Amino acid sequence: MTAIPSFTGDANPYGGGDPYADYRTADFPFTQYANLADRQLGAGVIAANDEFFAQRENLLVPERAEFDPEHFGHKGKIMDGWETRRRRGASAGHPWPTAEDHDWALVRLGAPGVIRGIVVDTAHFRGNYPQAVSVEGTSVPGSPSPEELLGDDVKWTTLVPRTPVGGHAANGFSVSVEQRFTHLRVNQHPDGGIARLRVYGEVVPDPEWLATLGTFDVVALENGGQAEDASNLFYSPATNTIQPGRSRKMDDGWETRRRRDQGNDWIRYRLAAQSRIRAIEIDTAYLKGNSAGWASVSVQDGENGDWHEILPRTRLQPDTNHRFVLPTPAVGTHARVDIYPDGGISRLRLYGSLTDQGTAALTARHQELGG
Ligand SMILES: NC(=O)NC(NC(N)=O)C(=O)[O-]
Repeated sequence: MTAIPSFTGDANPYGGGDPYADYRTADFPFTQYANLADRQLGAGVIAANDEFFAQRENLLVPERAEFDPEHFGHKGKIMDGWETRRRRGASAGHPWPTAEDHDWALVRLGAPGVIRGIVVDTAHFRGNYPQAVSVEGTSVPGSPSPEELLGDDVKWTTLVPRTPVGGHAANGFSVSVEQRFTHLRVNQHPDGGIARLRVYGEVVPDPEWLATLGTFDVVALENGGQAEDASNLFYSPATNTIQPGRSRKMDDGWETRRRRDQGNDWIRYRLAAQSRIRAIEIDTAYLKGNSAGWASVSVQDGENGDWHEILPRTRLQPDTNHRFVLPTPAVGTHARVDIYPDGGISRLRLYGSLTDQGTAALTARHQELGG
């Protein structure tokens, strides 16, 4: 497994200028996966034991944390993160918190899945970040309340053991627990502030839910689709094309750099499981002077299967949703969209159903992962 740099200790007090000038971060080997704690997927920080200085919901804000050195409120410095009060011991003789004292926040993942990496970002928490953090996961079906999640009957699995972290730093942790999780518990030991939380992993949908739906978008991130690879990600990620809902601005979609050759750009996807595709949507919303000029879609059945074109190279209009009904359903486990010559699309939808083989494979994986 790729060694990940760990950060510890204080950051220097803010001395003016760009607050990110001394920010500590690294390239993490798991960021090609989707963020399962993405609000766009429906994630939420549903409870915390304390949020005296700054609200828990800031953890999942998609934009990076900001810092205004002049911004103070009635309780102290306004911080862009989740920050708890300073803990005190029980007496003058022991004014310090105990080793067991810690603060916690409960996070509902937007889509249940297997977690490959977590980033606990302490941006701007220079002298008030947690001394250590730990992260646990559980799988509870339905929509449990915080009280239910805090019940003694809930089994929590350690994803990140209690580990010292650094201030004003992206503290990254690889996770290798082959289980499907629905909720996390993020612990600060003994107290402090965390700016952002990112939870990278693979969505593992509920096969019973998909079977009930019958026809659905088999490449959608929330249904277990995954953007595996792409020709270029210069302006925005390929995963954007399989996010829920329509894009609301240009960088909600996928946009490549301008090509200066005779080639074309593309994205390769893994579907929820082997599927039978009957209809396609390609949306170029908010891509106007840089919309893809043409697009084609192909499918592959099995990672070593041949590619078959199911939508021939077709002219696209800028800022338009295009719908195509396939003359005959197409079966595959992977799909690829080719755009010509470059530019972008905002969304790709592949409507169909799982084949019996696909349903069996997904059911087996769901069971293997403790679903
Ligand atoms: N300067 C501070 O940030 N102090 C306190 N935090 C806030 N947000 O005011 C603290 O206790 O860490």
